[in-house]
Amino acid sequence: MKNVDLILKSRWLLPVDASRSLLENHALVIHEGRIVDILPSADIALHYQCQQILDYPNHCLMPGLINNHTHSPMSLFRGLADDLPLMTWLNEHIWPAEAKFIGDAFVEAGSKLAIAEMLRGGTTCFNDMYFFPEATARVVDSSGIRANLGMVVLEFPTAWARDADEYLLKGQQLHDHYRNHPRITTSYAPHAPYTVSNKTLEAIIVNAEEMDLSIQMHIHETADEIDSSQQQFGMRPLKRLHQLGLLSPRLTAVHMTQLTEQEITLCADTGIHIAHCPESNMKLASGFCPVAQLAEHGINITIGTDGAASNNDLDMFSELRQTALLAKAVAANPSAIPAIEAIEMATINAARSMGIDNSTGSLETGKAADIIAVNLNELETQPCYDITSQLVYACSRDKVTDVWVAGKQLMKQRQLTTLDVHQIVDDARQWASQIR
Ligand SMILES: CSC[C@H]1O[C@@H](n2cnc3c(O)ncnc32)[C@H](O)[C@@H]1O
Ligand SMILES: [Zn+2]
Repeated sequence: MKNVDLILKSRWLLPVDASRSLLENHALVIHEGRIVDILPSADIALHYQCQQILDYPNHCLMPGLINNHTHSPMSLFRGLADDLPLMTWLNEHIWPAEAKFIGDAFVEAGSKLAIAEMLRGGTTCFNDMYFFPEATARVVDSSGIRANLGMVVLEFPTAWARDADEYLLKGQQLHDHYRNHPRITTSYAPHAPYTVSNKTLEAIIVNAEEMDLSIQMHIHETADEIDSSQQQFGMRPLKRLHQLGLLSPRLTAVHMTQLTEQEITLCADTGIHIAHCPESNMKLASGFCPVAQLAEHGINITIGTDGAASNNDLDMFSELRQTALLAKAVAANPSAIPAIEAIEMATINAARSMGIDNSTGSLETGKAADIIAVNLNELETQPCYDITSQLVYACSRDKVTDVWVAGKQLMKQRQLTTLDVHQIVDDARQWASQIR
Protein backbone atom coordinates (compact mmCIF):
# COMPACT_ATOMS: atom_id res chain seq x y z
CA MET A 1 0.00 0.00 0.00
CA LYS A 2 1.57 3.30 -1.10
CA ASN A 3 0.92 6.70 0.48
CA VAL A 4 0.27 9.39 -2.13
CA ASP A 5 -0.53 13.13 -2.10
CA LEU A 6 -3.72 13.33 -4.15
CA ILE A 7 -6.20 11.14 -6.01
CA LEU A 8 -8.71 12.54 -8.53
CA LYS A 9 -11.64 10.26 -9.40
CA SER A 10 -13.84 11.19 -12.31
CA ARG A 11 -16.73 10.04 -14.50
CA TRP A 12 -14.62 10.52 -17.65
CA LEU A 13 -10.89 10.76 -18.19
CA LEU A 14 -9.44 11.84 -21.53
CA PRO A 15 -5.67 11.21 -21.37
CA VAL A 16 -4.93 12.45 -24.93
CA ASP A 17 -2.34 9.69 -25.31
CA ALA A 18 -1.46 7.73 -28.45
CA SER A 19 -4.41 5.34 -27.98
CA ARG A 20 -6.97 8.19 -28.18
CA SER A 21 -8.91 6.31 -25.52
CA LEU A 22 -11.59 7.69 -23.22
CA LEU A 23 -11.64 6.12 -19.76
CA GLU A 24 -14.75 5.92 -17.59
CA ASN A 25 -14.79 5.84 -13.77
CA HIS A 26 -11.02 6.02 -13.52
CA ALA A 27 -8.70 7.88 -11.17
CA LEU A 28 -5.47 9.82 -11.48
CA VAL A 29 -2.96 9.16 -8.70
CA ILE A 30 -0.64 12.11 -8.04
CA HIS A 31 2.49 12.27 -5.94
CA GLU A 32 5.09 15.04 -5.69
CA GLY A 33 3.48 16.90 -8.60
CA ARG A 34 3.48 13.97 -11.01
CA ILE A 35 0.97 11.41 -12.21
CA VAL A 36 2.11 8.09 -10.77
CA ASP A 37 -0.81 5.89 -11.78
CA ILE A 38 -4.08 5.80 -13.71
CA LEU A 39 -6.44 3.04 -12.61
CA PRO A 40 -10.14 2.13 -12.26
CA SER A 41 -11.61 4.07 -9.31
CA ALA A 42 -12.87 0.77 -7.85
CA ASP A 43 -9.25 -0.39 -7.40
CA ILE A 44 -7.88 2.63 -5.51
CA ALA A 45 -8.23 1.12 -2.04
CA LEU A 46 -6.30 -1.99 -3.12
CA HIS A 47 -3.16 0.02 -3.87
CA TYR A 48 -3.16 3.49 -2.30
CA GLN A 49 -3.62 5.41 0.92
CA CYS A 50 -4.36 9.08 0.48
CA GLN A 51 -5.54 11.98 2.68
CA GLN A 52 -7.03 13.84 -0.27
CA ILE A 53 -9.34 11.93 -2.61
CA LEU A 54 -11.48 14.27 -4.73
CA ASP A 55 -14.47 12.95 -6.64
CA TYR A 56 -15.72 14.47 -9.93
CA PRO A 57 -18.82 12.41 -10.79
CA ASN A 58 -20.02 14.89 -13.44
CA HIS A 59 -16.69 15.88 -14.94
CA CYS A 60 -14.17 14.99 -17.56
CA LEU A 61 -10.55 15.25 -16.45
CA MET A 62 -8.20 16.10 -19.29
CA PRO A 63 -4.76 17.67 -19.80
CA GLY A 64 -4.66 21.42 -19.26
CA LEU A 65 -4.85 23.32 -22.54
CA ILE A 66 -1.67 24.87 -23.94
CA ASN A 67 -1.91 28.27 -25.58
CA ASN A 68 0.94 27.97 -28.04
CA HIS A 69 1.15 31.61 -29.07
CA THR A 70 0.31 34.71 -27.12
CA HIS A 71 1.65 38.06 -25.94
CA SER A 72 0.30 37.93 -22.39
CA PRO A 73 0.98 41.55 -21.29
CA MET A 74 -0.97 42.84 -24.31
CA SER A 75 -4.16 42.02 -22.37
CA LEU A 76 -3.90 45.62 -21.14
CA PHE A 77 -4.43 46.71 -24.81
CA ARG A 78 -7.59 44.59 -25.21
CA GLY A 79 -10.08 46.55 -27.31
CA LEU A 80 -7.73 49.51 -27.83
CA ALA A 81 -7.74 49.20 -31.62
CA ASP A 82 -10.26 46.92 -33.32
CA ASP A 83 -11.33 46.12 -36.87
CA LEU A 84 -8.06 46.99 -38.61
CA PRO A 85 -5.60 45.10 -40.82
CA LEU A 86 -2.37 43.92 -39.18
CA MET A 87 0.06 46.60 -40.36
CA THR A 88 -2.32 49.53 -39.65
CA TRP A 89 -3.08 48.00 -36.26
CA LEU A 90 0.65 47.65 -35.47
CA ASN A 91 2.06 50.84 -37.05
CA GLU A 92 -0.66 53.30 -36.09
CA HIS A 93 -1.93 51.93 -32.77
CA ILE A 94 -0.06 49.14 -31.03
CA TRP A 95 3.59 50.10 -31.60
CA PRO A 96 2.94 53.76 -30.60
CA ALA A 97 1.11 52.54 -27.46
CA GLU A 98 3.97 50.15 -26.65
CA ALA A 99 6.50 52.96 -27.13
CA LYS A 100 4.63 54.98 -24.48
CA PHE A 101 3.64 52.43 -21.90
CA ILE A 102 5.63 49.21 -21.80
CA GLY A 103 7.94 48.64 -18.85
CA ASP A 104 8.33 46.26 -15.94
CA ALA A 105 5.14 47.38 -14.14
CA PHE A 106 3.01 47.29 -17.31
CA VAL A 107 4.21 43.79 -18.17
CA GLU A 108 3.66 42.53 -14.63
CA ALA A 109 0.08 43.85 -14.51
CA GLY A 110 -0.72 42.63 -18.04
CA SER A 111 0.75 39.20 -17.36
CA LYS A 112 -1.33 38.83 -14.20
CA LEU A 113 -4.49 39.76 -16.09
CA ALA A 114 -3.65 37.28 -18.85
CA ILE A 115 -2.61 34.43 -16.57
CA ALA A 116 -5.74 34.77 -14.42
CA GLU A 117 -7.89 34.69 -17.57
CA MET A 118 -6.02 31.70 -18.98
CA LEU A 119 -6.24 29.66 -15.75
CA ARG A 120 -9.97 30.36 -15.45
CA GLY A 121 -10.38 29.07 -19.00
CA GLY A 122 -8.47 25.82 -18.48
CA THR A 123 -5.10 26.87 -19.90
CA THR A 124 -2.24 25.50 -17.81
CA CYS A 125 0.69 26.45 -20.06
CA PHE A 126 1.38 29.24 -22.55
CA ASN A 127 4.03 30.10 -25.09
CA ASP A 128 4.71 33.82 -24.77
CA MET A 129 6.47 36.47 -26.81
CA TYR A 130 6.88 39.92 -25.28
CA PHE A 131 9.24 42.57 -23.97
CA PHE A 132 10.33 42.54 -20.28
CA PRO A 133 9.81 38.74 -20.05
CA GLU A 134 11.49 38.79 -16.63
CA ALA A 135 8.33 40.49 -15.31
CA THR A 136 6.13 37.81 -16.91
CA ALA A 137 8.44 35.15 -15.46
CA ARG A 138 7.91 36.49 -11.92
CA VAL A 139 4.13 36.16 -12.36
CA VAL A 140 4.48 32.68 -13.86
CA ASP A 141 6.60 31.70 -10.88
CA SER A 142 4.22 33.08 -8.24
CA SER A 143 0.95 32.05 -9.93
CA GLY A 144 2.00 28.43 -10.44
CA ILE A 145 1.18 28.27 -14.18
CA ARG A 146 3.65 26.78 -16.70
CA ALA A 147 5.15 28.86 -19.53
CA ASN A 148 7.67 28.98 -22.29
CA LEU A 149 8.92 32.58 -22.46
CA GLY A 150 10.22 33.99 -25.70
CA MET A 151 13.62 35.69 -25.85
CA VAL A 152 12.34 38.46 -28.10
CA VAL A 153 14.54 39.79 -30.89
CA LEU A 154 13.91 42.54 -33.43
CA GLU A 155 15.95 45.33 -34.94
CA PHE A 156 14.22 48.44 -33.60
CA PRO A 157 14.68 49.97 -30.15
CA THR A 158 12.10 49.67 -27.37
CA ALA A 159 12.13 50.48 -23.67
CA TRP A 160 13.50 46.95 -23.16
CA ALA A 161 16.46 46.89 -25.55
CA ARG A 162 18.24 49.20 -28.01
CA ASP A 163 19.24 46.84 -30.81
CA ALA A 164 19.43 43.16 -31.78
CA ASP A 165 22.62 42.61 -29.75
CA GLU A 166 20.98 43.89 -26.60
CA TYR A 167 17.82 41.83 -27.22
CA LEU A 168 20.03 38.75 -27.57
CA LEU A 169 21.94 39.60 -24.39
CA LYS A 170 18.77 40.17 -22.36
CA GLY A 171 17.33 36.91 -23.69
CA GLN A 172 20.47 35.07 -22.62
CA GLN A 173 20.16 36.57 -19.12
CA LEU A 174 16.53 35.42 -18.88
CA HIS A 175 17.52 31.94 -20.03
CA ASP A 176 20.39 31.72 -17.51
CA HIS A 177 18.20 32.91 -14.64
CA TYR A 178 15.44 30.37 -15.24
CA ARG A 179 17.39 27.44 -16.67
CA ASN A 180 16.55 25.14 -13.73
CA HIS A 181 13.04 26.36 -13.05
CA PRO A 182 10.51 23.48 -12.88
CA ARG A 183 7.80 25.32 -14.87
CA ILE A 184 9.59 27.97 -16.96
CA THR A 185 11.43 27.30 -20.19
CA THR A 186 12.75 29.80 -22.72
CA SER A 187 12.95 29.92 -26.49
CA TYR A 188 14.18 32.33 -29.13
CA ALA A 189 11.46 34.64 -30.41
CA PRO A 190 12.58 36.65 -33.45
CA HIS A 191 9.49 38.75 -34.13
CA ALA A 192 8.88 38.36 -37.90
CA PRO A 193 10.70 38.24 -41.26
CA TYR A 194 10.05 41.98 -41.75
CA THR A 195 11.60 43.05 -38.42
CA VAL A 196 14.67 40.79 -38.16
CA SER A 197 17.77 40.89 -40.40
CA ASN A 198 19.55 37.93 -41.97
CA LYS A 199 22.59 38.51 -39.74
CA THR A 200 20.50 38.36 -36.56
CA LEU A 201 18.61 35.28 -37.74
CA GLU A 202 21.91 33.51 -38.44
CA ALA A 203 23.09 34.28 -34.90
CA ILE A 204 19.81 32.95 -33.47
CA ILE A 205 20.09 29.70 -35.45
CA VAL A 206 23.63 29.11 -34.11
CA ASN A 207 22.68 29.99 -30.50
CA ALA A 208 19.53 27.85 -30.55
CA GLU A 209 21.56 24.89 -31.78
CA GLU A 210 24.24 25.38 -29.10
CA MET A 211 21.73 25.88 -26.29
CA ASP A 212 19.27 23.26 -27.62
CA LEU A 213 16.38 25.73 -27.64
CA SER A 214 13.28 26.08 -29.77
CA ILE A 215 12.45 29.14 -31.88
CA GLN A 216 9.06 30.83 -32.41
CA MET A 217 8.37 33.47 -35.05
CA HIS A 218 5.39 35.12 -36.81
CA ILE A 219 5.66 33.90 -40.44
CA HIS A 220 3.47 34.34 -43.52
CA GLU A 221 0.81 36.14 -41.49
CA THR A 222 -0.58 38.33 -44.31
CA ALA A 223 -0.38 38.78 -48.09
CA ASP A 224 1.30 42.18 -47.46
CA GLU A 225 4.17 40.40 -45.70
CA ILE A 226 4.74 38.25 -48.79
CA ASP A 227 4.60 41.27 -51.15
CA SER A 228 7.06 43.35 -49.13
CA SER A 229 9.49 40.41 -48.90
CA GLN A 230 9.28 39.97 -52.70
CA GLN A 231 10.18 43.66 -53.06
CA GLN A 232 12.95 43.73 -50.45
CA PHE A 233 14.55 40.30 -50.90
CA GLY A 234 13.20 39.14 -54.25
CA MET A 235 11.64 36.07 -52.68
CA ARG A 236 8.87 34.94 -50.32
CA PRO A 237 9.72 34.96 -46.58
CA LEU A 238 9.67 31.17 -46.22
CA LYS A 239 12.25 30.75 -49.00
CA ARG A 240 14.50 33.38 -47.39
CA LEU A 241 14.21 31.68 -43.98
CA HIS A 242 14.91 28.28 -45.55
CA GLN A 243 18.04 29.63 -47.26
CA LEU A 244 19.22 30.93 -43.88
CA GLY A 245 18.69 27.47 -42.32
CA LEU A 246 15.83 28.41 -39.98
CA LEU A 247 13.38 25.72 -41.09
CA SER A 248 13.90 22.74 -38.78
CA PRO A 249 12.07 20.92 -35.96
CA ARG A 250 13.27 23.70 -33.64
CA LEU A 251 10.95 26.19 -35.33
CA THR A 252 7.32 26.98 -34.54
CA ALA A 253 5.98 29.17 -37.35
CA VAL A 254 3.06 31.25 -36.09
CA HIS A 255 0.08 32.02 -38.38
CA MET A 256 1.10 30.66 -41.83
CA THR A 257 -2.02 31.88 -43.61
CA GLN A 258 -0.28 32.28 -46.99
CA LEU A 259 1.07 28.95 -48.24
CA THR A 260 1.53 27.38 -51.66
CA GLU A 261 1.44 23.59 -52.21
CA GLN A 262 5.23 23.65 -52.57
CA GLU A 263 5.65 25.52 -49.29
CA ILE A 264 3.42 23.03 -47.45
CA THR A 265 5.67 20.22 -48.69
CA LEU A 266 8.71 22.22 -47.55
CA CYS A 267 7.18 22.62 -44.06
CA ALA A 268 6.57 18.86 -43.87
CA ASP A 269 10.05 17.98 -45.17
CA THR A 270 11.84 20.30 -42.74
CA GLY A 271 9.74 19.19 -39.72
CA ILE A 272 8.67 22.64 -38.55
CA HIS A 273 5.68 23.07 -36.21
CA ILE A 274 2.85 25.49 -36.97
CA ALA A 275 0.91 27.57 -34.44
CA HIS A 276 -2.54 28.29 -35.84
CA CYS A 277 -4.30 31.38 -34.41
CA PRO A 278 -7.77 31.24 -36.00
CA GLU A 279 -9.49 34.08 -34.15
CA SER A 280 -6.65 36.57 -34.55
CA ASN A 281 -6.35 35.67 -38.25
CA MET A 282 -10.08 36.19 -38.77
CA LYS A 283 -10.27 39.43 -36.77
CA LEU A 284 -7.36 41.04 -38.64
CA ALA A 285 -8.60 39.42 -41.89
CA SER A 286 -5.06 38.10 -42.34
CA GLY A 287 -6.12 34.96 -44.25
CA PHE A 288 -6.78 31.30 -43.50
CA CYS A 289 -4.20 28.75 -42.42
CA PRO A 290 -4.82 25.58 -44.51
CA VAL A 291 -5.02 23.38 -41.42
CA ALA A 292 -6.59 20.29 -43.05
CA GLN A 293 -3.92 20.23 -45.76
CA LEU A 294 -1.15 20.68 -43.20
CA ALA A 295 -2.57 17.78 -41.17
CA GLU A 296 -2.69 15.57 -44.28
CA HIS A 297 1.04 16.25 -44.71
CA GLY A 298 1.69 15.12 -41.12
CA ILE A 299 2.77 18.58 -39.93
CA ASN A 300 2.58 19.14 -36.16
CA ILE A 301 -0.17 21.77 -35.77
CA THR A 302 -0.78 23.62 -32.51
CA ILE A 303 -3.21 26.37 -31.49
CA GLY A 304 -2.71 29.86 -30.03
CA THR A 305 -4.89 32.83 -29.20
CA ASP A 306 -2.30 35.47 -30.14
CA GLY A 307 -2.50 38.50 -27.82
CA ALA A 308 -5.77 39.77 -26.36
CA ALA A 309 -5.23 42.99 -28.36
CA SER A 310 -6.00 41.13 -31.60
CA ASN A 311 -8.41 38.41 -30.47
CA ASN A 312 -9.79 39.85 -28.00
CA ASP A 313 -9.65 37.10 -25.39
CA LEU A 314 -7.40 34.23 -24.32
CA ASP A 315 -10.06 31.54 -24.55
CA MET A 316 -8.62 28.23 -25.73
CA PHE A 317 -12.01 26.47 -25.68
CA SER A 318 -13.20 29.00 -28.23
CA GLU A 319 -10.02 28.49 -30.33
CA LEU A 320 -10.56 24.72 -30.22
CA ARG A 321 -14.00 25.13 -31.74
CA GLN A 322 -12.86 27.73 -34.29
CA THR A 323 -10.01 25.43 -35.34
CA ALA A 324 -12.30 22.47 -35.98
CA LEU A 325 -14.98 24.56 -37.74
CA LEU A 326 -12.70 26.74 -39.84
CA ALA A 327 -10.67 23.74 -41.05
CA LYS A 328 -13.88 22.17 -42.39
CA ALA A 329 -15.00 25.40 -44.04
CA VAL A 330 -11.61 26.12 -45.66
CA ALA A 331 -11.19 22.53 -46.91
CA ALA A 332 -14.90 22.24 -47.88
CA ASN A 333 -14.81 18.95 -46.01
CA PRO A 334 -16.89 18.28 -42.87
CA SER A 335 -14.61 15.36 -41.96
CA ALA A 336 -11.54 17.59 -41.68
CA ILE A 337 -10.10 17.96 -38.15
CA PRO A 338 -12.42 15.89 -35.94
CA ALA A 339 -12.77 17.01 -32.32
CA ILE A 340 -10.01 14.77 -30.92
CA GLU A 341 -7.49 16.21 -33.41
CA ALA A 342 -8.29 19.76 -32.29
CA ILE A 343 -7.80 18.68 -28.65
CA GLU A 344 -4.44 17.10 -29.54
CA MET A 345 -3.36 20.37 -31.18
CA ALA A 346 -4.19 22.27 -27.99
CA THR A 347 -2.35 19.83 -25.72
CA ILE A 348 0.24 17.23 -26.77
CA ASN A 349 1.13 18.83 -30.12
CA ALA A 350 1.88 22.15 -28.42
CA ALA A 351 4.03 20.44 -25.78
CA ARG A 352 5.93 18.69 -28.60
CA SER A 353 6.58 21.96 -30.41
CA MET A 354 8.13 23.44 -27.24
CA GLY A 355 10.16 20.30 -26.50
CA ILE A 356 8.32 19.69 -23.19
CA ASP A 357 6.23 16.67 -24.22
CA ASN A 358 8.18 14.46 -21.81
CA SER A 359 6.69 16.41 -18.93
CA THR A 360 3.28 17.72 -20.01
CA GLY A 361 0.61 17.76 -22.75
CA SER A 362 -1.14 14.48 -21.83
CA LEU A 363 -2.21 12.57 -18.75
CA GLU A 364 0.32 9.75 -18.58
CA THR A 365 2.30 8.15 -15.81
CA GLY A 366 5.51 10.09 -15.15
CA LYS A 367 4.23 13.39 -16.52
CA ALA A 368 3.44 16.49 -14.47
CA ALA A 369 -0.08 16.68 -13.08
CA ASP A 370 -1.28 19.52 -15.36
CA ILE A 371 -4.99 18.76 -15.29
CA ILE A 372 -8.36 20.42 -15.76
CA ALA A 373 -11.81 19.28 -14.62
CA VAL A 374 -14.62 20.16 -17.02
CA ASN A 375 -18.22 19.89 -15.83
CA LEU A 376 -20.27 18.17 -18.55
CA ASN A 377 -23.41 17.79 -16.46
CA GLU A 378 -24.99 21.13 -17.27
CA LEU A 379 -27.75 21.92 -19.71
CA GLU A 380 -25.46 23.19 -22.47
CA THR A 381 -23.69 19.84 -22.79
CA GLN A 382 -26.72 17.53 -22.64
CA PRO A 383 -27.12 14.84 -23.75
CA CYS A 384 -23.61 13.48 -23.62
CA TYR A 385 -23.22 10.97 -26.49
CA ASP A 386 -19.62 11.80 -27.25
CA ILE A 387 -17.24 13.50 -24.82
CA THR A 388 -14.78 14.94 -27.34
CA SER A 389 -17.69 16.32 -29.35
CA GLN A 390 -19.07 18.06 -26.24
CA LEU A 391 -15.67 19.49 -25.33
CA VAL A 392 -15.00 20.99 -28.76
CA TYR A 393 -18.40 21.79 -30.28
CA ALA A 394 -20.58 22.61 -27.25
CA CYS A 395 -18.49 23.45 -24.22
CA SER A 396 -17.34 26.88 -23.10
CA ARG A 397 -14.48 27.88 -20.82
CA ASP A 398 -16.73 28.59 -17.84
CA LYS A 399 -17.39 24.84 -17.53
CA VAL A 400 -13.81 24.39 -16.28
CA THR A 401 -14.23 24.15 -12.51
CA ASP A 402 -10.81 23.06 -11.22
CA VAL A 403 -7.23 23.38 -12.45
CA TRP A 404 -3.94 21.84 -11.30
CA VAL A 405 -0.42 22.53 -12.52
CA ALA A 406 2.39 20.24 -11.33
CA GLY A 407 -0.09 18.82 -8.84
CA LYS A 408 -0.89 22.17 -7.21
CA GLN A 409 -4.51 23.28 -7.33
CA LEU A 410 -4.61 26.75 -8.94
CA MET A 411 -8.42 26.90 -9.31
CA LYS A 412 -10.92 25.36 -6.87
CA GLN A 413 -14.58 25.45 -7.85
CA ARG A 414 -13.83 28.43 -10.11
CA GLN A 415 -11.87 30.37 -7.45
CA LEU A 416 -8.22 31.10 -8.25
CA THR A 417 -5.97 30.11 -5.36
CA THR A 418 -2.80 32.07 -6.16
CA LEU A 419 -4.03 35.27 -7.85
CA ASP A 420 -6.18 38.09 -6.47
CA VAL A 421 -8.82 38.73 -9.12
CA HIS A 422 -10.09 41.99 -7.54
CA GLN A 423 -6.59 43.46 -7.37
CA ILE A 424 -5.88 42.40 -10.97
CA VAL A 425 -9.07 44.08 -12.20
CA ASP A 426 -8.31 47.27 -10.23
CA ASP A 427 -4.79 47.41 -11.66
CA ALA A 428 -6.07 46.84 -15.22
CA ARG A 429 -8.52 49.73 -14.80
CA GLN A 430 -5.74 52.00 -13.50
CA TRP A 431 -3.62 51.18 -16.55
CA ALA A 432 -6.57 51.73 -18.88
CA SER A 433 -7.17 55.21 -17.46
CA GLN A 434 -3.60 56.15 -18.41
CA ILE A 435 -3.59 54.38 -21.79
CA ARG A 436 -6.89 55.82 -22.94
C1 LIG B 1 8.43 40.98 -30.22
S1 LIG B 1 7.29 41.14 -28.90
C2 LIG B 1 5.82 41.02 -29.69
C3 LIG B 1 5.57 42.11 -30.68
O1 LIG B 1 4.67 41.56 -31.58
C4 LIG B 1 3.61 42.43 -31.77
N1 LIG B 1 2.47 41.63 -32.22
C5 LIG B 1 1.40 41.24 -31.53
N2 LIG B 1 0.59 40.50 -32.30
C6 LIG B 1 1.20 40.40 -33.49
C7 LIG B 1 0.90 39.77 -34.69
O2 LIG B 1 -0.20 39.06 -34.87
N3 LIG B 1 1.75 39.88 -35.73
C8 LIG B 1 2.88 40.60 -35.63
N4 LIG B 1 3.22 41.24 -34.50
C9 LIG B 1 2.40 41.14 -33.45
C10 LIG B 1 3.44 43.11 -30.45
O3 LIG B 1 2.71 44.26 -30.53
C11 LIG B 1 4.88 43.32 -30.05
O4 LIG B 1 5.39 44.49 -30.57
ZN1 LIG C 1 1.54 37.11 -32.24
